[in-house]
Amino acid sequence: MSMPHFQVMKKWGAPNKIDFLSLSYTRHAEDVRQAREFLSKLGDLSQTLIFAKIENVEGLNHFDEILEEADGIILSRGNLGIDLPPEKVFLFQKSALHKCNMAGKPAVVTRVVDSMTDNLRPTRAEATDVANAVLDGSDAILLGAETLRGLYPVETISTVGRICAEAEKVFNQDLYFKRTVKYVGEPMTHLESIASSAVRAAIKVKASVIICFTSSGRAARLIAKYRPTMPVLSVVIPRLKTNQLKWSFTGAFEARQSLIVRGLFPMLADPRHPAESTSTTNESVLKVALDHGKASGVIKSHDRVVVCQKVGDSSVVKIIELDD
Ligand SMILES: Nc1ncnc2c1ncn2[C@@H]1O[C@H](COP(=O)(O)OP(=O)(O)O)[C@@H](O)[C@H]1O
Ligand SMILES: C=C(OP(=O)(O)O)C(=O)O
Repeated sequence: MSMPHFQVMKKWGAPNKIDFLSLSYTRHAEDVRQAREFLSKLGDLSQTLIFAKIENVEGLNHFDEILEEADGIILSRGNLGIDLPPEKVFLFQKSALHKCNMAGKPAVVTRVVDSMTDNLRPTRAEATDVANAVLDGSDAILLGAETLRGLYPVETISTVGRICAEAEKVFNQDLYFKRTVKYVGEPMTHLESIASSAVRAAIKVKASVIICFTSSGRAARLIAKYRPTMPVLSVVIPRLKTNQLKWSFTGAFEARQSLIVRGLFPMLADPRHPAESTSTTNESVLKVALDHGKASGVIKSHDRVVVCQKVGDSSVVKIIELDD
C-alpha cells in the first residue's frame, strides 16, 4: 500500500466505516494479508471485508490461496478478458464461482451488459450471460460504465435485476445442495450440520422464509451457502463492546456486509434486547422479525417459517406455522 492510499483510507475510509475494500489486481495471498494488516491499523476498518479482484493470469494462478485469505472475490472479467484467450473465460468463471460457493465466500461478477451504456436493451448474448452468472453461482453483479456514465442507469439495474430473479427461479437447488453436502463431507461441524438441516427443513415444509439469529453474521452466511430457495432473514443481534474509552454496539457492519451474500436480507435487532439467548429475548426478537417479514411482504398469514437460533447453549432449528 502506498502513502496516498493510506492517507485516503485514513481521512475518508475510517470515518465512513467502509464495508468492503476491492483489492485491485490481487496477484497472490500476500497482497490480501498486507491489505488486512493495513486496515487493522485504522480503527473500525479492521472490520472492513476484503474482496480480492482477480484481473490477470497471475491472480488466476494463485486463485486458491487468494480465496483462502480473502473475504470474497470479484471476477474482473473485462481485464481478465485481455489476459486470457476468449475461449478460456467461461471455464475460469465456472470454476472460480464453484470454489467460492464451496468455501461459502461471496463472489461478484463484473462487465455484464456493456451495450446498455448506450442502449435501452441488452444484447441477447448479454442477457443470457447475466442468467448464466446466476446459474454458475455468483452472489452479486457489479455494474460499471452502465451506471457510471451510461444513458440508462436505472433501466440497467432493473433489467439486470429481473434477469437475475428469473434465473434464481430455475437454479437447480436440489443438485447444488447435494453437491455441497458431499463436498463438506463427514463429520460436519455442528454449525454446518444445523445450517444445512435448516435449509433442508425449509424446503421440505415449503417455508416462505428462514429466520436466522446471528451476532457475527456467520450462522446466516452458512445457511446462505446451501442456497435455499426462499429468502433468509438474518436477524443481527447487537453485542455491547468497549475499547476501554467508549462503549458501542456491534451489528451495523455485520448487517450491511451480509447484503452482498445471495439470498440474505439483514435486519438489525434492537440493542436494548440482552445479547444472551434466553427464551424471553428470543421470543420478543422473533416477533419483531416476523412483523418485519410481514411488512415487507415475504411472510403471509398461515405461512411456515423455519427459525435457527440458540436456546441456552443449544442451537435449534424450529418450524413454526403462523396463525395470522
Ligand atoms: N444472539 C443470539 N441469540 C440467539 N441465537 C443466536 C444468537 N447468536 C447466534 N445464535 C444462533 O446460535 C447458533 C450458533 O451461531 P454462531 O455461528 O456461534 O453465532 P454467530 O452467527 O453470531 O457467529 C446458530 O444457530 C445461531 O442462529
Ligand atoms: C476493472 C473493472 O472490471 P473489469 O475488469 O471487468 O472491467 C472494474 O469494474 O473496476
